[in-house]
Amino acid sequence: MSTDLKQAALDYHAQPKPGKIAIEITKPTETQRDLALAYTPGVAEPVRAIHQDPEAAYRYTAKGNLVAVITNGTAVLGLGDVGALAGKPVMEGKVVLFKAFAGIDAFDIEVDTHDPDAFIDTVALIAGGFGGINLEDIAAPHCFRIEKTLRERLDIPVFHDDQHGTAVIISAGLINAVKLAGKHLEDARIVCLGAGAAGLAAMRLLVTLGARREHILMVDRQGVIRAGDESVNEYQRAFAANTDRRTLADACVDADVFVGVSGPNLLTAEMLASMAENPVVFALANPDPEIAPELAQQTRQDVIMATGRTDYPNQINNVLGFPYIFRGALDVRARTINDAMLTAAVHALAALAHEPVPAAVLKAYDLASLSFGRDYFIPKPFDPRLIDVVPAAISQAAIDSGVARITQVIRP
Ligand SMILES: NC(=O)C1=CN([C@@H]2O[C@H](COP(=O)(O)OP(=O)(O)OC[C@H]3O[C@@H](n4cnc5c(N)ncnc54)[C@H](OP(=O)(O)O)[C@@H]3O)[C@@H](O)[C@H]2O)C=CC1
Ligand SMILES: CC(=O)C(=O)O
Ligand SMILES: [Mg+2]
Repeated sequence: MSTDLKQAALDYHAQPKPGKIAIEITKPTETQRDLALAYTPGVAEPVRAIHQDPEAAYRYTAKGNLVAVITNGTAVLGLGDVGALAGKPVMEGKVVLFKAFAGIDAFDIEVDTHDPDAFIDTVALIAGGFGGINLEDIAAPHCFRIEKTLRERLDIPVFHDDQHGTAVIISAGLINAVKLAGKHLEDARIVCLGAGAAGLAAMRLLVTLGARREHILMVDRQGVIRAGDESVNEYQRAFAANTDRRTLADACVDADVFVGVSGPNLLTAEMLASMAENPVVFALANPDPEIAPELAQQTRQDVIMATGRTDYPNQINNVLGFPYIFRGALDVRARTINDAMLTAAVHALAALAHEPVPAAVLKAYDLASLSFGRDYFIPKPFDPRLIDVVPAAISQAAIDSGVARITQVIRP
């Protein structure tokens, strides 16, 4: 990142008010009567209604359109365990995106603990006031137990964005990128660098979409995750491969796809050079990808490339997922976000990239034209059609799979 952009980012966060969010009041608060309604004595009436019937909270409070963005700061972007407070700018950023792209109100909550049980209890105890819980930037492997336990304890959607949001966008992008490469997902040999939250969830979803588990090599700091390897954790075991390839360099030879959800500058030019023709490279570590797009292009003219960043073509980033997935879930008061809903989002996003691009997108990105191809195989975050297409697919999948509380969309 240039020094200019770094300073601009600090100024953006500091001026004119510190931070990126504030609270908005939705009711009149001008007169004695307004106060008597908003506060005591009037407020006692919705209290009594909710005491009698907790579902009334959707009618009388902000719950139905309110999401908690919760972190412990252990895997903030690709910056690692920077702590709960240092994660706050990212959490405020997610709150901004919930509101800007999907009209969802969100609070950021930073829970300062490394103890997964303390974290789970904290979230479970505050969850009732929210319509959904978006877990963010919680490192593997704790993130898996945290999400599973909270899903069992709560009757609102609990969604670890780095797992499932990322998995949805990777899958949508890969369906299209593999086609552009003239290949099929079922045949593609996939290397995934980073066997944590994003990597494991993405590979699991890709397998449900047709990728072959035996074609996937997962790689972490120890190298290729191999059957019989003692250091493999229970979540990685399903992807432990029977192979004599040991290093990332070994894994990349003749691979069709590289998915990086690890850290900066880990894929070398030599590794990329050893991949099969039309290599698909999703270098998704933030803010610095596994290989710089400039180096990738210099190395291979046939590379089909995406990053997680806004300033390059093909942004594979969960910003395309969580606002719309929650919108669709909240609209039908879904109890959870299940695989059917994730799959619906994948197909909606992949299909949208084939449609003509609206003028609003060209304007936002200062482009004269854009159409499906190597430089555009995933919709842009500023695409105004996303809010129509993705939530509708999610709501319908929630209704069809029986997890919606209401079967007619009510947008709070
Ligand atoms: N574009 C997008 O939308 C998204 C991008 N990401 C990016 O993906 C990365 C991982 O995020 P997440 O899965 O949530 O984090 P996790 O901490 O859950 O997982 C990170 C994984 O990457 C591995 N890893 C880290 N550094 C290296 C390295 N030098 N060599 C090999 N493996 C390494 C870790 O291994 P170990 O446990 O041994 O450290 C771990 O398995 C981040 O950079 C993040 O920004 C994440 C979500 C969304
Ligand atoms: C985009 C995102 O959620 C991450 O990099 O962690
Ligand atoms: Mg994240």
